[in-house]
Amino acid sequence: MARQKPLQLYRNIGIIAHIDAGKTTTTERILYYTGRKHQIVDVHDTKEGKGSTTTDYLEQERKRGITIQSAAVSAEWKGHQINLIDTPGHVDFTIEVNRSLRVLDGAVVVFDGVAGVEPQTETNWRLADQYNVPRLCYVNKMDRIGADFAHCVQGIRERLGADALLCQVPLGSHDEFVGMADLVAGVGYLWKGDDKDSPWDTVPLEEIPARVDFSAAADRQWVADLPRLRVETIERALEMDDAAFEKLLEAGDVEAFIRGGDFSVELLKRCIRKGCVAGALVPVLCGSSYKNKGVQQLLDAVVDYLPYPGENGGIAIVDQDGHVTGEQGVVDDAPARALAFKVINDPFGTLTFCRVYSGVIRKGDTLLNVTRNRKERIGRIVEVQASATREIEEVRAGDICAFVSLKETETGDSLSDPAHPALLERMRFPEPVISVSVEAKNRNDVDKLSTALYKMVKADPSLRLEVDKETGQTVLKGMGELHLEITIDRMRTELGVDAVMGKPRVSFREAFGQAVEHTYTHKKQTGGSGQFAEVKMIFEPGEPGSGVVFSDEVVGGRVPREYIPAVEHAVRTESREGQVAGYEVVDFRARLVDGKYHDVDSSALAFEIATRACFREAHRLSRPKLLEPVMKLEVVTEPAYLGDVIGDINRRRGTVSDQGQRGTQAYVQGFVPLAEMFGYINFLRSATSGRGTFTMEFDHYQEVPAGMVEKLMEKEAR
Ligand SMILES: Nc1nc2c(ncn2[C@@H]2O[C@H](COP(=O)(O)OP(=O)(O)OP(=O)(O)O)[C@@H](O)[C@H]2O)c(=O)[nH]1
Repeated sequence: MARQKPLQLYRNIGIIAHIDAGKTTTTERILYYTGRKHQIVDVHDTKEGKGSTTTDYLEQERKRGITIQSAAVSAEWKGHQINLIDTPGHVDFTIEVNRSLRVLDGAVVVFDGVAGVEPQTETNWRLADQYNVPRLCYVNKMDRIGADFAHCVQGIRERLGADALLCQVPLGSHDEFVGMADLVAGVGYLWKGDDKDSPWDTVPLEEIPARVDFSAAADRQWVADLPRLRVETIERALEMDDAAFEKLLEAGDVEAFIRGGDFSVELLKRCIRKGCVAGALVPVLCGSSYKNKGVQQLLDAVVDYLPYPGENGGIAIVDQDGHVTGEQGVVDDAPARALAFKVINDPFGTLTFCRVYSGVIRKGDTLLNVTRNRKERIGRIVEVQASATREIEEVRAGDICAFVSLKETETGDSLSDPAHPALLERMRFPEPVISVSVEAKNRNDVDKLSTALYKMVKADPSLRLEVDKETGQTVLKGMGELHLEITIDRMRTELGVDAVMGKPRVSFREAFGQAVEHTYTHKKQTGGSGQFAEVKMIFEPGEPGSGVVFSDEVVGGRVPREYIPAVEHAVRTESREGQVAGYEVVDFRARLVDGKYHDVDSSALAFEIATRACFREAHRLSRPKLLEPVMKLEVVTEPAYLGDVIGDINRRRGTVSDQGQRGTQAYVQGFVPLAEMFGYINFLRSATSGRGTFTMEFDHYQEVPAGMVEKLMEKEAR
């Protein structure tokens, strides 16, 4: 079957926000205005047994609709299909945002008009930069007391470094927030009420001063500035298109250009779209989702300015080492290729959410999971929708869908037509920085626990599962205390397995302190045949994030080629346990420069043993370092408590990088070692009479100061 709706009419977007900025409210309003709302209510009604005339089977399908909705929903707006992919706000889930961004074509960044740019918005903004995702900024909550559009726009420009293009300006704020000026269309919208279906008057820009009157001087100033702001917006937008800009230059200025007849709102929109898709500028909108103002205009902007699938390029094709080898565009007429970006377990099986980049995938097809080199048969395919699940026969380039009960595929994996395999660039996942031991609450649940943990890890690539060699305990690693707690909680609610966690521990690392050249000879004579191998190696510390790099620099066959893989393998496995305290050794270069062998007694095993010993001794000789994760912290509190909070950061071996005032609240930002941050919430509550809040996320690894190593290790052992 051919494509029914042209690709140009699709938008795969995410809503990005700091917690409480209003993502949920905005999404709900979007679903309401796109006509999906009553269907969601249907789902809840049936869940509670009201008015259900469906069979059990359908009942289950409806419940599954709710699961799907937690990952993505689709809505129709003016003939366009908008797929909204979920991106949670909490810092411990940067990973979720990360994996969604990989498959998004555009994003709406929601700001709280009072708080302005908040830390998580900043983090997610940088991620969106990494993935080149075009964005719109929506300044929400303009009806709140203290809402300050200017402050928010300034934050977008200065803290996020974005070229913010004012497309809308609020008319009034707080309880006088009555409408907005649309600088693109050159009109104002004045709402007649706060209800969802309240109509509005559309008036020419020039009439606005006569229609509104505000008590706040700042609000009056915005109205007075409207003509100037519109000119600025038009000028900046036309710069995005050479032909349009030339015409503007010919005309002399914006007013003459408009009078001259070459100007149209459509032309302006095309220029803004061009700039937005290229990431050169970011349109700024405003509204109050809660008071039902601005959401329809936001939807218009999504359609007008954010790219359709493939408009902004496709996805990189990489080799096994992650080096880019090509690009996969979004095309129908090509071998099938898709990327899995989310896996959810629900009581009816596994749902694997995929973004299709090229070709068509049909029910019953067999694809290759290129990441794992395993065949995967496509059973049922479900469409992402806000209402009950709808099975579909096929999905095509640009689509987002869920495959039911895939066996092999994990988040980040590539699926391809087996005849044309390609590895699509996966998301970059941060390394876990914290670990806890996990045990089944009930002794009979031991087996169930390991299956459940396996499922959780499969669905969330920022989790790791390990077995502690010394204690034999199962260890779960993640991004933060909350991340691990929520994982354990989800295991209970989603998979029915109760588990208890041990004390959280920091994931330390180790590094070479300096370059070392070292030779090790392994020689053993036991009766008949012996073992012999000698390696001479140079170990050098590398840049943070450079990983383990091995190079074979042996000349003249002094170590036969067939033994080189054994040497590399030994370096990699031995580096999992360093000589300071048994933590993974990271970021170094291992150069095999010379060696000796024996015709009869040498073997891969002998070289492996020699290399392992060489590594251990060299690491010890290099004055090895212990590295600890350092977190970026932001605390927001009433100004009276700021001094105590800063004093405490210093006591925790932290440093303050910035402090200041936002509205009535004071904030401080800094860096603090994770090892000092357990239970921070309790400190903050008592120090600020329960009024302070904080966000924290991993920033970098840093050497533990010499005097602290033993102290920390003692603390760990307890
Ligand atoms: N005054 C006002 N309140 C709003 C507005 N939008 C959302 N809120 C309120 O702000 C709070 C947080 O809104 P949510 O929509 O749940 O925010 P969220 O970003 O989804 O929050 P998380 O799900 O926790 O990340 C709720 O109490 C909302 O009612 C708005 O436009 N004006």
